[in-house]
Amino acid sequence: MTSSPKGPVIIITGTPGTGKTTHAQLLADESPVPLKHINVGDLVKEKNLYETYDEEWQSYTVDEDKLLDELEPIASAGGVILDWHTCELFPERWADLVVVLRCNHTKLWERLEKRGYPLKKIQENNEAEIMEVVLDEARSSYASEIVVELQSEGTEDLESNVQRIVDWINAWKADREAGSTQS
Ligand SMILES: Nc1ncnc2c1ncn2[C@@H]1O[C@H](COP(=O)(O)OP(=O)(O)OP(=O)(O)O)[C@@H](O)[C@H]1O
Repeated sequence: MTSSPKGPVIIITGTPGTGKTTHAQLLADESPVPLKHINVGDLVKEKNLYETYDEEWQSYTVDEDKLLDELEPIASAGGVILDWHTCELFPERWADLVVVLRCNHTKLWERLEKRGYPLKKIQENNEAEIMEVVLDEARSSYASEIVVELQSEGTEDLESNVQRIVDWINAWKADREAGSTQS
């Protein structure tokens, strides 16, 4: 009796404003296997998985142990998209695919300005995008073959990115089905 393969764990990361949630929502709709979209930032707020809230930076200091305890059963069950602006906290064993979204810093600035972020938060995030902070973090936290960098400037990027990830999921599924029939 082959166990039904649990779905993949896909991490979608990138500087705030690069399009993680937009991609995650569309991917959850288009995926050929059920994928639960976890917006980690929202989860931290909903479940109080933070130590403090910094008014000036409008950001939460996450309680990493509490967050990992909350996410462990979700990630172990598989079939999930983890949408967060950082990824080094997640154990390497969780991830089947790590998508790092990129956006040119001028466009990113416009997006963050539209959100009404304080100027210094826009500047900090913009600088992080220019310095490729999240990309470096992903590359140093996961095997290079599972880290993919995708541009997220316009809606055509969004559609082609999601299609690429759907193609990856289909290949992932075929691999597992082939593996399970051999066992
Ligand atoms: N590929 C894209 N083409 C056009 N607009 C995009 C694209 N990706 C994101 N956007 C727009 O940029 C804004 C930010 O997108 P989104 O909220 O998905 O970013 P995020 O990375 O999840 O941000 P955060 O980490 O702060 O939650 C939204 O207005 C969204 O519509």
